[in-house]
Amino acid sequence: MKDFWQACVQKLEQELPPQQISAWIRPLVPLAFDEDQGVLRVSAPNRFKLDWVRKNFSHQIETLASDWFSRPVQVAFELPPGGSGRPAPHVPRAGGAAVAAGAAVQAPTQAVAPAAAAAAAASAATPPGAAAASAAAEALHDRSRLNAELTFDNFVTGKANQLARAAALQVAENPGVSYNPLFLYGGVGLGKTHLIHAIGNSLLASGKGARVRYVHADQYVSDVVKAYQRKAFDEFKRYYHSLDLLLIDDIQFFAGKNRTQEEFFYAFEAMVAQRKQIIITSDTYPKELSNIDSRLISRFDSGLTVAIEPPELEMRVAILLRKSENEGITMPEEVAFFIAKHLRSNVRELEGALRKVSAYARFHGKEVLTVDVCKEALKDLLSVSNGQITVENIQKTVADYYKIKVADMYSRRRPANIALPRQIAMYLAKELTQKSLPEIGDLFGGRDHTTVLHAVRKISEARLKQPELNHALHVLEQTLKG
Ligand SMILES: Nc1ncnc2c1ncn2[C@@H]1O[C@H](COP(=O)(O)OP(=O)(O)OP(=O)(O)O)[C@@H](O)[C@H]1O
Repeated sequence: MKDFWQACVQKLEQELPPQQISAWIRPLVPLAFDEDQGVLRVSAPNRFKLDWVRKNFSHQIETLASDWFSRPVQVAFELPPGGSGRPAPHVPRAGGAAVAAGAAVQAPTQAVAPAAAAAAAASAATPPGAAAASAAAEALHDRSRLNAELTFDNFVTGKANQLARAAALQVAENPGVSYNPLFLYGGVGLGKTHLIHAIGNSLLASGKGARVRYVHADQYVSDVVKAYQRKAFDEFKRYYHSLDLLLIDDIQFFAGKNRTQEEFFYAFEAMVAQRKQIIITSDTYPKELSNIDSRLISRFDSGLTVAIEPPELEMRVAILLRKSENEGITMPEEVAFFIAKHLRSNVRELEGALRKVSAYARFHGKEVLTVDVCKEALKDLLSVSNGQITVENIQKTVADYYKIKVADMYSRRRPANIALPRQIAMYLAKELTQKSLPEIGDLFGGRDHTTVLHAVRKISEARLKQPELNHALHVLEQTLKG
């Protein structure tokens, strides 16, 4: 069991970014393997982490366990026996209404869980003093959905992001009074999410007991839908309007969601009027957002709008050196320069390269990272940057052809005008690159390999029957092959 867990974590380390490993995988504790039932029991430190790992990692862990034990294995996540998952007492809200914090955690509309109530719950349930204060802080942190690993300290600064970072620091120090809203925009993988988590973490760390909430726009949309189904809009409103800092990521996903936009408009007005801070990220600047109500767009533009640009060479080198140091990898500067010169698009890509290089070096017993080791380890990535067809190329070409955003290739949205181009891009990725189905799934926003397989089959069959589709595919193939 112990051996399995060690091997499992090692394997996951090769597949996931280090932040995900330390935030989600390391806190897990394997409890037991039930031979009769084929059930692996694993404990997660709290309800939030439990829900998250169950949703995002159970499939990977089950596959590894099934391989290891040579039989189908199911993973059962549970809270630790003592229960630091904090069962929920009913706590009176400031306004008098009683809200069950724990119920809110289980309920899909967990958005209605008031952070203040959680903090009050924690302090009410623990003896006074330092323990109570730290439990309250922990509760606030859990409710905030912030990733504690994303901080200002480990955010590398350069020309490309210095303005954004300065604005973020300013807002973290004076929330609600300097720039409201703060609107950060830029391409994929450039650090927008990192920066807004850093603001939230910094405000929480200041110990003012602020109610902070990070929410991805997609999650907000689904919270609105749930509130709608449950006729729980009052509760929904009360929760969002009660926050001190709302961090909302990838607002472009509000496009065409009228009810969501309306709710967000009210939350926005209420929060700004009370000098509560709102921070928004997007893949483009406000006026360029499509299918978003113009009154919202003008609100977005009413504070400070700052771009994050792709990092320049020196910054890419600095990022590689810093990240390798954090991972305990010794990377000579010439190696960092070599990688940075070849991989130019974004920080996420650099992180991926670093992971590949270190996994390759470990596997082949290379103790010193050299340019040659990197060339070998990054063969695929480097050929891509030398003009070969890449999944990124395909996504961009297909998005341009169908006049949708590249971001829609990774998004969870499923309207037909997006779903079909996305499936076409997956099909072309399988046809024109060496990537495996799981790798393609990852590059399309972490989708399962079965989704990719379904797309590949569907498009190959459809092109035989639909001349128009066949033509479109032909044009795309020619464009990509140059
Ligand atoms: N300046 C930086 N210093 C250190 N790490 C960074 C920096 N910028 C980005 N990263 C890291 O790169 C990865 C991608 O960044 P992030 O998720 O914040 O991008 P994003 O702009 O939100 O992209 P998307 O639009 O795809 O959501 C993260 O792991 C983040 O920690």
